[in-house]
Amino acid sequence: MPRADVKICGIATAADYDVCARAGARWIGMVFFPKSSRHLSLEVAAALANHADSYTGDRPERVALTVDMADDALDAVIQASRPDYIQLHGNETPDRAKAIKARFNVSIIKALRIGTASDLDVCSTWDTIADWLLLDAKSASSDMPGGTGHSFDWRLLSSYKGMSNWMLAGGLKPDNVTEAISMTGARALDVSSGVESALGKKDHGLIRSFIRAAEMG
Ligand SMILES: O=C(O)c1ccccc1N[C@@H]1O[C@H](COP(=O)(O)O)[C@@H](O)[C@H]1O
Repeated sequence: MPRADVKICGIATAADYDVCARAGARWIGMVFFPKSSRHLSLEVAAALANHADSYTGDRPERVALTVDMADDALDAVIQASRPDYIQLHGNETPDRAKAIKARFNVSIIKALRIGTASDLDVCSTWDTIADWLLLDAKSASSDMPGGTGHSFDWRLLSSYKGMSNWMLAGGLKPDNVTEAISMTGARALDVSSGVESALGKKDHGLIRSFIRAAEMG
């Protein structure tokens, strides 16, 4: 079984970054959403970006996670965190994503919430706009559109033939990585709660175990 690449979302400290980089994460995510316990201030984000830039050689790409963010706030987030990708985790439309891409010259990860097979129908409309799709569970909370540790029915993806760049998210943890890959064929995985010891606190042992499991497939 080939390996899956990993995005560790919601890092908060330089030590979190170091563990992700050394364990081989392909992406790290910084959350800019004040209702989340993983929300970063611009100051912390800038310090993390400087820390990341001090690495030479291979290092994870940076993702700034936002939810229906307006241009002024996006501008500040991009200046502070200097991301490779903006993750759009709200109700952004394809036109909004196109405008963000054009204005800020960043790649786009678009999160789509999957509850039933018909939720996958919209994927094709993103084919030429999103660099990656992120297929996440539908959140039961109106306050938190993601990062709640809930998964969706992975059987919905068994015959998914959408764009080639997509990652699976929602309720992943070291113990279910192998099953998730074999049921869905995902070549990329995104995780937050499943590698935490408490809300917003990344567990370095769980990060290593998650990435190791993804490498084994
Ligand atoms: O992580 C957050 O706090 C968050 C806030 C708002 C929108 C999305 C968020 N996280 C994303 O959701 C996936 C799945 O999370 P989990 O593994 O089920 O906890 C996460 O990887 C982020 O991309």
